[in-house]
Order: sequence, then C-alpha cells, then structure tokens
Amino acid sequence: MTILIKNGHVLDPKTRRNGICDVLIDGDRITKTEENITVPADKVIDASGCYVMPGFIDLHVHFRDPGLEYKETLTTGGRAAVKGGVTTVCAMPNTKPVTDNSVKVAMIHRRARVESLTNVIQIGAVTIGQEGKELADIRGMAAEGCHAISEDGKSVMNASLYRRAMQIAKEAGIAVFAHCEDITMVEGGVMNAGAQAKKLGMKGISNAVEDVIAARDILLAKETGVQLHLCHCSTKDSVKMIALAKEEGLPVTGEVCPHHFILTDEDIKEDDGNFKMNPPLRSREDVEALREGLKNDIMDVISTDHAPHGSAEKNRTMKMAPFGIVGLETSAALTYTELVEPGILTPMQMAEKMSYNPARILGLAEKGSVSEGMIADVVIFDPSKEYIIRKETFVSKGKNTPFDGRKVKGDVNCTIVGGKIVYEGGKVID
Ligand SMILES: NC(=O)N[C@@H](CC(=O)O)C(=O)O
Ligand SMILES: [Zn+2]
Ligand SMILES: [Zn+2]
Repeated sequence: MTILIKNGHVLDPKTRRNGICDVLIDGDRITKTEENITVPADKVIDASGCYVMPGFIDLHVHFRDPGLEYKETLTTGGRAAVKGGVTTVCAMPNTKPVTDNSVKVAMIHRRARVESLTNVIQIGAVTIGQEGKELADIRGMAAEGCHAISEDGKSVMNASLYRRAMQIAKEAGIAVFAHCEDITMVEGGVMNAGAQAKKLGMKGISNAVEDVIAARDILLAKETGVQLHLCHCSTKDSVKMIALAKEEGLPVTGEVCPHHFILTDEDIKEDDGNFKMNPPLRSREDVEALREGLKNDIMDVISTDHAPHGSAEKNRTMKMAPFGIVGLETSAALTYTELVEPGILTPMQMAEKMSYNPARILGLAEKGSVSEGMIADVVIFDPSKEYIIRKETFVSKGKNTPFDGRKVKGDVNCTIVGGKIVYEGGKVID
C-alpha cells in the first residue's frame, strides 16, 4: 500500500524542513519527502492548508488495562489516541495488578499489537506492586521493551531505594519517569493551596509537595547519571530546577500537560470532581512559568497524563472523586489554540514537544520525524478548523474533562500509524 500526501506544510524537527512538501509512504515507511512527487499511489491525500507532522508521541497515558477496563482499555485508549493524532503512547503501570514484571509487560505488548490502533510502550513500575518496598525486575522489564520505569500515581518515598532503581535503569539504558509528590505533605489536600481553596472550603496541596521531590530526584539523577524525565510539572520552581539541571548538563527533561499550561485554580468555580487532578491546577504565576518554560525549551515535552475514570466516580465532590482527567482527544487542539496561535510556541516547537523530543527521550531513532526512512507514523493537522470540545464526542471511555464546552482551533484530519490510515474524516478506522 502506498499513500501520497500532497501539498501539506511539513514540519520536521529532525531535518528542520518547514514548508509545503509532498510525502510518500510505502508500506510502513516514509520513502520520499519532496516537492511535487508525481508517482502513482494507492491513495492520495490532499493536505492543502494542513500541517503534516510526525505522529504525536504521548509519554504519559493511563490505559487502565488490565484490571480497570471499565475506565479504559487498550482498544478504547488506542482509538482515543489516534483521534488525537497520537501514534505512540507510554502506558503507565498503575494497572490492576500493577505492571511490575517482564511477563506482564510482554503480555501487554503482545495484546496491544492486536487490540490497540496506536503503538503502546508499557512503562514498568519501579517497585513491586508500587508498594515502595522492594524493587521490581527493572532489567527484565527493560529487556521486554520498557523504555522507562515509573511509579506514576505516587513517588518512591524511600530515596535509597529509588537511587538503587536509578542505578539499575541507567545500567539497563532506560529512563526514569518521575511523579513528584511528597505524600507525607499532602495531608488530605484536593486542590492547589491558596485563596481559591479557602474560598471553596477545600484542603490545599502546596507547590512544595511537588518541588521537594523534584529537587530530590534531580539530585539523585546527578548522582546516578540516569536519564530523568519529570512528569506533569505544575510549579514555577519545577521549571527553575529543570533549568538549573540543564545548565549543569544533567540528562533531565520536563513535561507539561495542557491543563497545567491553560487552567488555574481560579477556574475551579464550584465543587466539581472533573477539575481534580494530580498535581492540581496551580496559580496564574505557575501557569505563566510553565508557558515561558515551554517557549524557551526548558520544558521539552507536552504529554496528556490521560487519566480516564468512570463518570459515577468523577461526577462527585472534589473530596470524593479520584484524581485525573482525560486528554488524548483534546491535547493537540488545546496546544495549538493556547500556545501556537498566540505565538508562544512556533508550529515546529509543537512538533518537537509532541513528537520529536519524546522520541529522543525514548531512544526511538526511527520515530518523531517526517523524513525518508522513518516509520510512517504521521499526523495531518488542520489549524483552521474551529469547534467546541464536547465530551459526548469522545471515543475514550473517560468523559472526565474540565474542557467540555471550550472553544478551540485546530483539528486532527488524519492519523497514519505504520503506514496504515487509522483516523480520517472524523472517524476512527478499526
Ligand atoms: N494524574 C492523576 O491525577 N491521576 C493519575 C495518576 C498520576 O498521573 O499521578 C491516575 O492514574 O488517575
Ligand atoms: Zn503522576
Ligand atoms: Zn499519570
């Protein structure tokens, strides 16, 4: 099968191509990127007025499979991913049971190849059962294709144990994805500590809850030399610390989620569980620092932390609802609308942070680029389309979003995974 994408504006962070160009796909590879390709193809796509970018690589999703299939599955999560232009995801291990050994990892990889439209890279847990007591078989999981380990959902509070995990990850050549939260400091908090929490009568989560662990983890990365990726950064001091780490030449990267660079705690007008996530929506100052960090490339990655939950669970009070919101189907549009349209990021930076940089962090040499020889994971994005986000239109099982009813500009037109069209004309092609 050959696909010829005509007249699109190619954004390729690897070759720095940034202009109108045709793209030819043959089988699972991109075989040519050139102006005016005229060879016949099985399928021709007119991408006039659209960006042609490397398929998005989301370093942080929760597919809830196995064990919590009522929230999401490899199939439903995969469909949501390709609708959002996401051609590879990193699935976090806080499944049921926790994905903490090579047999479980191999099983998910095997199943995902059949059940999921997007590529799934399973992330292995740091400790057995995410209990923070005994290290998981990190080497074994790395051998099964875990490109990173993570205790996401919580931090490994025992610094000595975490340091040992980092040493092993370093030896195995994989990264550590860090969820930064000092659980001893949370004290029942459900939203950002500040005036809005007081007004709503909620317990607060201060910035230091994140910052003290971010600082610790950077210092541990310095000692062990492991590649450390800080997940869902929400505070201005996280940005500062990553800047410092980079100045020192440490292999530390930072990730920001759309909700953290768009919303503040003041957007929580009432007691609504759909605004509850970890880390919480912070202050205007934090949001500005995250935007600035993305703009000046201190922050490398935009991920979703797609965290689906059942409606009955989320349509409860802030106190009762679980932490987490969905993101796969809104991330590209929100990023374009909030960062690219206003000139905070260039379109090329969007491609970098949503695809190229994640590919580098995972060590995927054949991904994150629309250029000859690469795997044909491609997204065609129409920056002119305006619409309103409606959670009923989500293909994810999770409808838990604070962005329902929000106006956005920019929509995924077509998603190609390994040379196969899996989303086109508003429809997922199973
Ligand atoms: N982000 C969240 O609020 N929730 C995540 C866990 C996590 O990412 O820490 C989840 O698994 O639901
Ligand atoms: Zn987390
Ligand atoms: Zn998460």
